[in-house]
Amino acid sequence: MERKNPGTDFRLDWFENIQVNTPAAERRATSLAARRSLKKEWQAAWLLNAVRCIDLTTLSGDDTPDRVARLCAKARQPVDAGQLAALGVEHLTTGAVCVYPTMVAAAKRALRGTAIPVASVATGFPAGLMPLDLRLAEIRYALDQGADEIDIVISRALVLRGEWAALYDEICEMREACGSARMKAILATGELKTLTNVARASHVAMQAGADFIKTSTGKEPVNATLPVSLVMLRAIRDYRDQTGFAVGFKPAGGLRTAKDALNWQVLMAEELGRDWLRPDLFRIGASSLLADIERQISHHVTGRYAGAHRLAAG
Ligand SMILES: O=C[C@H](O)COP(=O)(O)O
Repeated sequence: MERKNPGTDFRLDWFENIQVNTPAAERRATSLAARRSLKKEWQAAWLLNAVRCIDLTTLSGDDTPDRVARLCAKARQPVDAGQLAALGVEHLTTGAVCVYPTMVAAAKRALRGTAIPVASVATGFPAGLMPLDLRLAEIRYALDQGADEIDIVISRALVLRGEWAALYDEICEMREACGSARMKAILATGELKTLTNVARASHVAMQAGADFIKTSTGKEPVNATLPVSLVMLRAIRDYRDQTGFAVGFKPAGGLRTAKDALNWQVLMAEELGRDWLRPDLFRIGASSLLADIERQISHHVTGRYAGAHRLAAG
């Protein structure tokens, strides 16, 4: 995967005056969900688009190579071939598979012969509370195992203390360690206290060269929300205006329903435009979302809901 964002010098002046109006962001997010009126016939197409943007994820303490292999089989064929054909689509895979570093080799094996990238979390996921040299070594280990993309976690303490230059330097080192691999920076927004911090951390990560900014690890008490996503998308828009570079967005954690997949895509389309709704600029990090999307697609095609046993686990 080629890099898309070369980053910039550290530019505090580009974000130090940002103050997010939280009630306004919340109102905007609420009105979005309420105003959504996607025509039924378009919903299946939007759901298929969500599937091609999913980073199909397993990040559990009891992960095994066998579980990862099953996940990869699902990534290769996320939707029943007959139903896909009924919708006029020949071939569909998820955007990537996302695993722990020690599972990368198993994922690469299981995805051989496909173009599906393997993303690895790294840098002491989920908390990031490890010495920097070990966090960087973990990136190199994951790449050595064959990872195509690296999902790093940022140091929340640097955000909470407002140490923006130190945060920038740290992410630059991670960017360097990632080499040509796509780097997604997880902000862990549920631990950043304010939306203003979310906006500023988004800018720092992009200036340091993140190719994607990602909301959450899935392990924080609060993970992806629409208001947080709105703030991150506006930061992406500002950065595009400031530099001309398009940075991707990855909401992750707690997205479980087809309705979530639609809501986030509508938000993307309204804030950044439909051009952003493709796997090199939009990913959804999710472990169980696919099951509900399959259910809704099946309903769209057959007119009824399939029994749970007919839908493979994600
Ligand atoms: O990056 C992906 C998240 O860890 C997945 O979270 P989830 O299990 O809530 O879908």
